[in-house]
Amino acid sequence: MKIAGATLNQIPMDWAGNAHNVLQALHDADEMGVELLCFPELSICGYGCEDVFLSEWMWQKAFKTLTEKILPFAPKFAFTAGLPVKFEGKMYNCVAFCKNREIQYIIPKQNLANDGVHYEPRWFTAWEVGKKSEINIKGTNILIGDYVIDFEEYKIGFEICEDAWREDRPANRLCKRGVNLILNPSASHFAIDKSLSRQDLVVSSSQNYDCTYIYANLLGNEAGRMIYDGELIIAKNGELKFRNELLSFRNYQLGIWDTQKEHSKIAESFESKPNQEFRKAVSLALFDYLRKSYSNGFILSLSGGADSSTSAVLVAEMIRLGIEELGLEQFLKKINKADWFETLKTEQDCRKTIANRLLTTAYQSTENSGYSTFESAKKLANEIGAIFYHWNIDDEVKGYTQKVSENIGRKLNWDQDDIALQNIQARARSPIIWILANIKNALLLTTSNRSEGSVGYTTMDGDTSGSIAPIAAIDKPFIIQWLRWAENNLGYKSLSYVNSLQPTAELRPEDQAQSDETDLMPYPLLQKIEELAIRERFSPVEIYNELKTSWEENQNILKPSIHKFFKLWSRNQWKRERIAVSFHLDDYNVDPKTWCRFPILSSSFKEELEELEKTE
Ligand SMILES: Nc1ncnc2c1ncn2[C@@H]1O[C@H](COP(=O)(O)OP(=O)(O)OC[C@H]2O[C@@H]([n+]3cccc(C(=O)O)c3)[C@H](O)[C@@H]2O)[C@@H](O)[C@H]1O
Ligand SMILES: Nc1ncnc2c1ncn2[C@@H]1O[C@H](COP(=O)(O)OP(=O)(O)OP(=O)(O)O)[C@@H](O)[C@H]1O
Ligand SMILES: NC(=O)CC[C@H](N)C(=O)O
Repeated sequence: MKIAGATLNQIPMDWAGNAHNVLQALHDADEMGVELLCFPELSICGYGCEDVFLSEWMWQKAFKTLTEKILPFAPKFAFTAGLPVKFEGKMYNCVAFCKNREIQYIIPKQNLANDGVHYEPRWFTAWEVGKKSEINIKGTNILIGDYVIDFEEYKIGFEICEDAWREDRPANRLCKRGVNLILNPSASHFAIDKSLSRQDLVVSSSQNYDCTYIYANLLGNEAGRMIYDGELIIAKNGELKFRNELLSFRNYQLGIWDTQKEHSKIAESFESKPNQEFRKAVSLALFDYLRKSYSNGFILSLSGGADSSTSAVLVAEMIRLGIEELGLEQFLKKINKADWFETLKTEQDCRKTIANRLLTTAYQSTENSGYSTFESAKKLANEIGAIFYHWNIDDEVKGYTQKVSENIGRKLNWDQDDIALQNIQARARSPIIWILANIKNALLLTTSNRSEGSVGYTTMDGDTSGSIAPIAAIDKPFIIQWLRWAENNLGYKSLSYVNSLQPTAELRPEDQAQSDETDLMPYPLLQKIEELAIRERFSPVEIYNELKTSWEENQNILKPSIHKFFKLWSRNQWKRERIAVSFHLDDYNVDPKTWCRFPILSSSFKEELEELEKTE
């Protein structure tokens, strides 16, 4: 028998599009003789519907989509699809088990995801273990609850995503009820290196519960922030039987395993490659964001420094990976540019032409900009094929500062007005670059990274200004090493320029030799403190105790750096509240709309920092 999982790239409440993807996957599976197929969690409506889950009409629409738009046109074999269902006044996150074009069972989730980026209890109620009932929806009675399902030689049980990540999980009980096949429809967000833990979970579950385990995750940037890897994993009795290529640019993928071919080749295990994962995940996230927002491309203020160069390379990689996987015609169709195909199809390598149409960059110099950053920006834009403009913004900066000087009765100067004079340069770059975004109806990329976000080392409405922030969830040390890797492994020779530069805002006069690390602290230390403070939730003293041995030679900067981090972290929560839409990439991030909430006004760790000062 052929059993399968399918991954889907859905859009919240795109009823027709989502149903279309489901039906296409079902028909492909039918052609290949599949008899049972598991789709991901909440696959009919999308996982990221947010507070729309609270609306009465929404779950009914999802039900209607399944019963009227999918089932009448579906093959007759068994499949499972995810949707919300309201029962006895409460909303449940459910899976519908369908066969012969009918819903035979509805199985609700027992453990809701409520950590990190997940907020499920806001919308759903957890189903009581063992509760079995019946629901009448539009005149049809359907079994709802903690059922196991007889299917051919299998007894099927369900774990819906988070269900499997808990110690007290359904599988503990399902195996005692004779279940030998567990289906896991998931919406498990991407984080670098996380796929290995999913594989371990599936393989060890199949061993511990003496069963076949099918895991199907959502795919792509579904709703803006979260990216799904699109895993399809099948394991039996501790052996990995199938796993697919992750982070696909397709609308759906199938993962099929023939149970008769017991001893067929065991699937390749997942190998952790953080640089590749980062490259693929952000490229896919940009691709989905571009096409789902019907935008015409990206605009980027390209300084030649690490952050904006990374953003430019990621757009180029989006084009490369998209064409490699989909082919030119499909790639263009998916980004709503099918009309480009006729002229591009004869080009030997049309990637540069596409980059020229999709990515517009501008170097916006001031009197404090260096020639090396200009060279770095220009060379990279040329290598990628992006449009590259260069203009000087000193007139705009002078216009603003002169007006203020005339009114306050003194000239602004670096001794008294350092922050104001820095920020006006960053801010003067924003209105002009937005003109390009508006002319083209394109997305303005903002280049903040997580290290800058933590300490607010960025000018509000200056370099923070933009539509999306593709690298806001990753730290600066990662970016610096990634660019070196990209130079050597992705063939961007021009990155040798940026890879020889020291990170600098270039906002102060050259003789002040500004660098990020002298303004802040060494980036590796900032990263370590951030990890302990934010991910591990340590206090200032706990961080000091943790680091004082490993940072022994830097004792003189350790305490002041911890102090500085907590002060800047607290003062700049309001900036993080206003960060452009960003993708979740690492196992934690500082975006208050996904992973990390913190008060906008607080004591700024006053007593905790006093304690730090007293600590030996
Ligand atoms: N709690 C609160 N809620 C709401 N607003 C609050 C606030 N506290 C201060 N503010 C406001 O924030 C303002 C200060 O914020 P802001 O104007 O952004 O400026 P600020 O954070 O003081 O300075 C920007 C820093 O970022 C650095 N920077 C800027 C640009 C680029 C780069 C680079 O790496 O390339 C680095 C620059 O060197 C400087 O150290 C205050 O004037 C006040 O209006
Ligand atoms: N001369 C410039 N021309 C165009 N954009 C600039 C210029 N200087 C700064 N910017 C914009 O401001 C952003 C913030 O600057 P920041 O210094 O943090 O990043 P970076 O220059 O890309 O990298 P690095 O910090 O490693 O120098 C840049 O990424 C870029 O978008
Ligand atoms: N949708 C879910 O239940 C996801 C939760 C789970 N902890 C994961 O990250 O995969």
